[in-house]
Amino acid sequence: MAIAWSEKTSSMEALSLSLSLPPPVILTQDELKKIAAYKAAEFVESGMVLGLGTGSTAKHAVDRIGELLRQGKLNNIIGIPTSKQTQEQATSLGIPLSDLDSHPTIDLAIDGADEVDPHLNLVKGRAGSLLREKMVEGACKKFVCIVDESKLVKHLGGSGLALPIEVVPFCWKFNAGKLRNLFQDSGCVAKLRNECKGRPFVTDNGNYIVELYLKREIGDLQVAGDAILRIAGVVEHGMFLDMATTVIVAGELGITIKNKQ
Ligand SMILES: O=C(CO)[C@H](O)[C@H](O)COP(=O)(O)O
Repeated sequence: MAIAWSEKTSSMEALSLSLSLPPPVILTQDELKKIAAYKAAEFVESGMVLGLGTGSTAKHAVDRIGELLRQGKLNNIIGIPTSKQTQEQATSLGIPLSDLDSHPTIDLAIDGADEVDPHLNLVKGRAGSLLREKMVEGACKKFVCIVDESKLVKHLGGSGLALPIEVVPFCWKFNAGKLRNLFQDSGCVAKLRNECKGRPFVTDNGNYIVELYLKREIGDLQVAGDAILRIAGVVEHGMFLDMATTVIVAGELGITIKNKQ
């Protein structure tokens, strides 16, 4: 459902833009991310246990939740962060935090994505937090994904960005080879994600990320995901299949809210 200008205006208010100004013609990608994040914060109610996502879009949502708590518009929130980075941000904002051990059921999680397909399947993990994100978002009653419209793809892998796979560091090249072989029909190239100067990127869990670049569409996503997870030493993959209950897309023409059928 495309939401018209009035809906977009209310998000603009949330961004504290003056209504007396004419609407800006072009919004930056970060402004669109912020609009989606602020809209998602409207789903938050006092007393909720909240999954707090990771990345530049989720960061806006966490900021907004912190602001609403400070203003007394929300209270009694418990946040479950999906990364050390989000944990630090939420702590600095005074959001009370806990974990899945103490709160195995989460009311609502809000997080970004790298790709969203027409069935609301996602690719996540460019910030490297896919394992904790999948654990937290897999434990929530409602998962609201927030994106700007550039993240919409016809099929997963369609943006040309890599599909991230978290692997144990032990013999990662061996596993990168296994992953490449699994997707050889899709023209797969497998590369280790580097932090800088050839130093591997290390996840919050002490693992590496192998990035799969696929030239052709993956057939059955569930079958592909299961095959990836059967490789010993693979910890998790970045496809979030059938997990998002709602996707909020902010674009130049307004906000679109897509709900799982
Ligand atoms: O999955 C993620 C982190 O692991 C992020 O949510 C995803 O990469 C989107 O990031 P951004 O909001 O910065 O575009």
